[in-house]
Amino acid sequence: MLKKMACIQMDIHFGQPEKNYENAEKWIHKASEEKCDLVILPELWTTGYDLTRLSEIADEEAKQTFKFLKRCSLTYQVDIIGGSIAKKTAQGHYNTMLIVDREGNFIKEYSKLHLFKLMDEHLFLQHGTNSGEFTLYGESFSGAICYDIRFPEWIRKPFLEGASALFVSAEWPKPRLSHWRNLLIARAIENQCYVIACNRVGNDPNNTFGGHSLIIDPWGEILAEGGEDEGLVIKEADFSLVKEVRRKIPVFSDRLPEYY
Ligand SMILES: NC(=O)CCC(=O)C(=O)O
Repeated sequence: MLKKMACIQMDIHFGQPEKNYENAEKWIHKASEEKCDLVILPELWTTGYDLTRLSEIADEEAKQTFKFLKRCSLTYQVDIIGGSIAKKTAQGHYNTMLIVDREGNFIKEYSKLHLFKLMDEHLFLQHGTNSGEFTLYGESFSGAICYDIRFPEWIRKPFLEGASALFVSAEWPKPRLSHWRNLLIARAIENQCYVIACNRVGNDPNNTFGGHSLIIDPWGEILAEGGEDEGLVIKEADFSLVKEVRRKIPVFSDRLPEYY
């Protein structure tokens, strides 16, 4: 099965959701003109890291964003990994990924598990509790949000159950771009899966973000990579390659978990 993937490597207006909805829609439209099947948005794309103003700008129960994603998926006929957004709930604020299919169906919601202290997340956000696993095209996939990719033992779980792609939304700063690239390549090789990873570009008051969104195949080869400007990073993923790689090097059946 061949599916055309697009990372929407966009800039984010700090704390200005309406401008960000408008920009995201522009790029979703462009991806549909390029006949992409699926698009993925970056982390916290509606607000950026404007964490001190979350009570004002976070999306109440993610209602506005879900409505937006549903409308865009139907209008532009694409499946959308809706990056992550700041979600306001009675229990606090979460950094939450939303996924909808091209018929506007809600597929999955998961909240970032590992909060990144270097960007003050632990002061303003609650961590999630569920897995990033979801099903699309009859395939099992998983989502991860930025810092989550540094935890291979958590990322591994859905791949032990047969997942074939990891979708990552990020606001990864430029000074650690080599970590971004190396961690994502390692996650692809060790899990013998596609990695489709979308990072934002531009600046906020505290950081410059690195872009370099990546589409990596199950051999760990980079199929497409963005630069440091806004734009789409597009490539087809052939999910039959996952089975081929796992047949050649049967890492999953060679595991000896009784020793781990
Ligand atoms: N937004 C994030 O989670 C950033 C993670 C990061 O920069 C890292 O080095 O890890």
